[in-house]
This record gives sequence, C-alpha cells and structure tokens, in this order.
Amino acid sequence: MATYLIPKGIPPVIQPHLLPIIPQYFQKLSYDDLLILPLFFLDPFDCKWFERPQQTTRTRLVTTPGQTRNISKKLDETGSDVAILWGSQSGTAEGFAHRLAIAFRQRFRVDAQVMDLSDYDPHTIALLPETEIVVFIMSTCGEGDPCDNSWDFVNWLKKPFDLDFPLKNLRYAAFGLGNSEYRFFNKVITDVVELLDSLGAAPVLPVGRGDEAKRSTEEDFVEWKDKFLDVVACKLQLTEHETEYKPTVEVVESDNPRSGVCLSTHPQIKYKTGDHIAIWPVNPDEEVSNLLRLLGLEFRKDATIIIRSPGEDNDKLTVPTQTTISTLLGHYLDICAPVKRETVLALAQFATTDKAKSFLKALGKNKCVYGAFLAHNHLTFSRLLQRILDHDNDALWSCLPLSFVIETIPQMTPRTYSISSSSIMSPRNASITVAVAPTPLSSNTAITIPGLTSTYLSSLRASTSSSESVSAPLEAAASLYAQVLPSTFKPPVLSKTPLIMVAAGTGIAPFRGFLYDRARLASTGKPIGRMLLFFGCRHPDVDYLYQDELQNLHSGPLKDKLELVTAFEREEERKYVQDKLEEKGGEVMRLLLEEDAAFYVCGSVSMAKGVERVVAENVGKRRGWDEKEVEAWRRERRRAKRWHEDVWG
Ligand SMILES: Cc1cc2nc3c(=O)[nH]c(=O)nc-3n(C[C@H](O)[C@H](O)[C@H](O)COP(=O)(O)O)c2cc1C
Repeated sequence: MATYLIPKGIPPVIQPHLLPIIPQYFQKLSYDDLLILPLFFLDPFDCKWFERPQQTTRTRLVTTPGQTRNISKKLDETGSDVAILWGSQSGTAEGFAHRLAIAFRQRFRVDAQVMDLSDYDPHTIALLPETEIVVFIMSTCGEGDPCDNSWDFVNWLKKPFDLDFPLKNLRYAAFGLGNSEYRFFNKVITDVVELLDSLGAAPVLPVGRGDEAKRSTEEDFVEWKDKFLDVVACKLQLTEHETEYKPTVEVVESDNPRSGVCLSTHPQIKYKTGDHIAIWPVNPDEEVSNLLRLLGLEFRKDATIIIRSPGEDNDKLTVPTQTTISTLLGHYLDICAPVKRETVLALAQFATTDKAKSFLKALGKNKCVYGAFLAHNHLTFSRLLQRILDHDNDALWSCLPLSFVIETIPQMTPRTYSISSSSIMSPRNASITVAVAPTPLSSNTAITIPGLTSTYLSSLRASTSSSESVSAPLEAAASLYAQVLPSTFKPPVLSKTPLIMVAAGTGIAPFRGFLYDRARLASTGKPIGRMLLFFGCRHPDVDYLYQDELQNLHSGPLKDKLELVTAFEREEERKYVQDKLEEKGGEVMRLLLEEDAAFYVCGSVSMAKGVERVVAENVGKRRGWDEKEVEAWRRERRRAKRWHEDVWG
C-alpha cells in the first residue's frame, strides 16, 4: 500500500514528478485497501456537464428564453398527451423518465414530453384536461425529503387551495425511487400521491415503488413501466406498433480534428474540512479496447464525432459533443456498468443471426432467468457482446449503431467521496479514503466485480510505483478529474463544542479531517471540547483504518480530549458501534443533553439507522419522552447544526 500526497495545483501533465509533502501525521497508513490521492481538475472536459438546479440552487425560476413554464401549454405546443415529470438528485429518476419516453415512442410512435419539475410552474398541472396524463417519477432524498428540483412542486401541493378538488381533471401515474433502509421509505412519492388524490386527481394505475436496498429498483421500474404502457394504450386509445429502433441521437463524423479529452487545470482549488469531492472515473483500457474491437471501431477510434438530437434541443444531450469515439467510451459512458435486462432484449433487434437473436431473447425473457444469469456471471456491455459471439461465431456487432450504444449505456457519473484531510492542517492537499473491495457474485464468489472508481484510483497508484513511500512520483498519465463539492457535514465553528463521532469503515474519512483540525487548533492554544470517536470495522488487523494516526492523536495533541471507542465485528465479542454507544450511553447522553455536543454519523444507512435507534431510545428514557418527542428533539438538533449524517446505501 502506498500513500501519495500531492501538492494541489500542479498540472500533472506538465509536471509529473510531484513533490512529497509529509505533514506530521500523514506518514503511515495501516490499511492495504486505502489510497490517498490529490485533486486537480474541475470541469474536466472543458464543457459544462451537469448544470442542474439540484446541484446549484433550490429553485430555478428562470427558464431558457422562449421556453414555457406551463405544462399544459408545453403539451399543446408539442401535440403530446403525456407529460413525464421527474424529481431526481443524482439522475436515476431522470434516466427512468427518459427511458419511459423512449419506450412510449417506440411502442406507439407518439411522443411523451419529459420535464424537469423545476422547469415548470406547479399550478399548471391543474389546467390539463382528462384526456392527458401526467407521470411523476420522483426520488426521495435527505430524510424523507424531496430532491432539490422537486421542493417547489411538493410545497405547492401542500398549500391550502380555495377550490375543493382543484385537480379533479388530472389523470396521473406515479413511480417513486427510494431505499427501504431509510426511515422514510419512498416518502416523497407516497406524500405526492396522497396529496394528489386529496385534491381530486385520479391515478390510472397503482403507484410503483423502487427499492434500492433490495437492489430491485431497475426491475421494479420495468414492471411498472410495462403496466403503465398497457394502461395508457387503452386510456388514450393508442395504436400499437412493432417495436422499431428510432435513434434519439444522431452521430456524424466530422473532419474537424479533436484531441479527445480537454483538460482544464484549476490551480486555486479550495476545500474545507468535511467537504466532499466528486471523482470522474475513467474506464479501464481493456474494457474500452474490447468494446472498440467488438463494435468494429478500432480503426475509427480517434475519429471526431458530433452527436446531436435530431430536431430536438441539443441541450438535452447527455454526453458532450464533439468528441472522439475513444473518449466517448473511455470517459463519457459507464461501459463497466451492469447491463439492464431491457438492454439485452433491445439488442436482439440488431442481432445479425437468428441464433444470436434467440440467445438474447431467452436471456432477457424474464427477471428470474436474467437474475440467475447475473448471479453467476459478471456482465458488462462488451462482455455481453463477446458472450453472444462465443455462442455464435457468425454474430457481428459492427453494424450496431453508435447512437444505440450512446442511448443504452448509462452516462458516466462522478463518484463522491468525503475528504479525509483537514483544510487547516493541509490546505494545499485534499485526501480521500477509498476501500478497494470488489463485490463477489452472489452465486459464484470466486468471481468478483471490481469497483470502477476504486480500481481506477488504485491503477493510478500502481502505475506510479510499488513503493510504500509518500514521495513516489506520479506518472504524467496519472491525472485525476475531480471537483470539490461543499458539504454541510462540517465540524462546529467553536473548537470547544464537544463532539460525538460515529463511523464504520471508510466512514472514518471526514472525522480524520475533524481531528486534525482540532489537533492544529490545540497546538495554537485554542480550547478543545471533549471528543468521543466510535469506530467500527471487521477486525483490528484487517481494516482498522488510520489506527496509528488515531493512536498518535490520542496520545499526542488531543491527549485527554479524545476518547477512541472501537467495535470489531469479527473479534470474539462481535461488537458493532451501536453496542458501544449503548455501553457508553451515560456519557453520550450527558454530552448530548447537557453539554450541547454535536453528533455526527458517517457510514452505511443500516449502521446509521441502528445508531439513531440507540440514541433515540436513550434520550427517550432519560427525558421520559415518547417517540414523537424524541423525533422533535432530533429535528431541532438538526436545525441547530448539532446533528449530522453522511450515509450511503
Ligand atoms: C443522502 C441520501 C438520502 C436518501 N434518503 C432517502 C430517504 O429518506 N428515503 C428513501 O426512501 N430513500 C432515500 N434515499 C435513496 C434514494 O431515493 C435512491 O438512492 C434513489 O435511487 C436516488 O435517485 P436519484 O438518482 O434520482 O436521485 C437517499 C439517498 C441518499 C444518497
């Protein structure tokens, strides 16, 4: 294992050999699956990729000039009877909305309009006649909250109305995305449907709910979508057509040379302790070259291509244009992503032999067959093409339209990590903590699926040197596309505020930054509040991250201030952080209820849920409160910035 600390702002392409910076506590890491890398770039491809309201401000009342904010008018203008409104934070619901529109067009040869909820005025849904249908595809975020682009819409539904049943003409369908590990599972769609019904709207089919915790969101959506299309065919008396491939993007080659990825360095990157960083992974060369070979594009890989939407607004394109084919496959499309069952079926129409077509149809025919196949096989888009070729040598994929590849393979999205360094201690370097933990296939554990970003990051490390030294040079090719994302998971402003931090696994990352902040403040004579750090992992010899550093801090600059409480799942006592919180309940309660301590939890949703339950039970017991009162207390703590969660499913 090696740790690299690389000064911010050095464009690696220009200056590949990086200067080692070795702050006092950064010298040794104790976990083999750990990597610390710098951040370099913002806006990696010289294009604006994701300027969306949910990533900028809560509301966006300004639309493109000339574009209506009236849903009814938009349907009239486009001659469409179906509006698909999406509320999404990280793009899944948005992707589903587009897929539904494509399926709709393919099956009925008529258009449905996909709309970002924040681009339209909520009250205009009341203007729709009964002959039109609105589809809501909405994710739940935060703690049962709407995504940033859906707040206005949900608030509008909650407001008092002058008329009874103002939405009595509205016919709607709804699908929600959520995760049952969260306390408020799919709360947004549940609330929206309840409110719509109470305002007189009528559902055309039961609400669908996807559950990320069961990894069934995709199949839940497909099932609901098929039912929706059946219902809508009947309601709108649409004529069914044989499914026919109609590209939604057009790909043309250009004579204008383009050098592929256009890097922009950002020498003044700033971050604050607790911020996040989004990393843009790059697909492995092998996967890219396999796909190029299978698509017969090897010799055209450096050709410049222009991607455009025929007759549509090019702003809706999900990949930047113009580009090269190899950049498209290497950077813009997530070619290592799992292959959807729908993709298998859609691919059948391009199979050049009957044998290949039957293979694909049999593989994708139902979710059980496909699920069992995936439980035994690691499938990516190129692996699927190869698989068919192995089955039938005559099957050729060189006629597969590039437009289909662009529409079908999900676009690359950045992966977000907590910054694990302190901006006070190390303002010129940001580090992240990454576990390289490939996922074994459920029915064939000998085969593992590598994580795209963790593998990419370790390949940068491996390509530099096998040395353990922090001064290992980074090769010119090892550039990293990254963007700092401000977060609210910040240490309290006053260093004397007591802290309770609960982490499992790589959830330790932000707390490492918090501790170094306080270590530096302690060294300047600032008063430091008491700190309890609960850390859980499998085994002290396996994944006790930053063990030496934590112990150094504990016995050094944070002596008498920091208490480390560890829980090891695979030691004899088999303890989890929740158990340790219970054991230390007396002190935790004193700090929380009497000393205004700030409480932080970082790690998996299930761990955070357990932690919250232990704290809630203890607070309830101490104060003699019922569940509602405890919940009100917790919400108040959140508002006062004394309760923070950074969790993932
Ligand atoms: C920070 C965060 C908070 C979440 N909170 C909830 C929640 O309270 N209830 C729920 O059912 N799902 C919750 N989820 C799960 C999301 O709804 C789920 O990941 C969904 O697929 C995201 O869709 P999107 O990509 O369209 O934003 C949360 C996810 C994240 C990352």
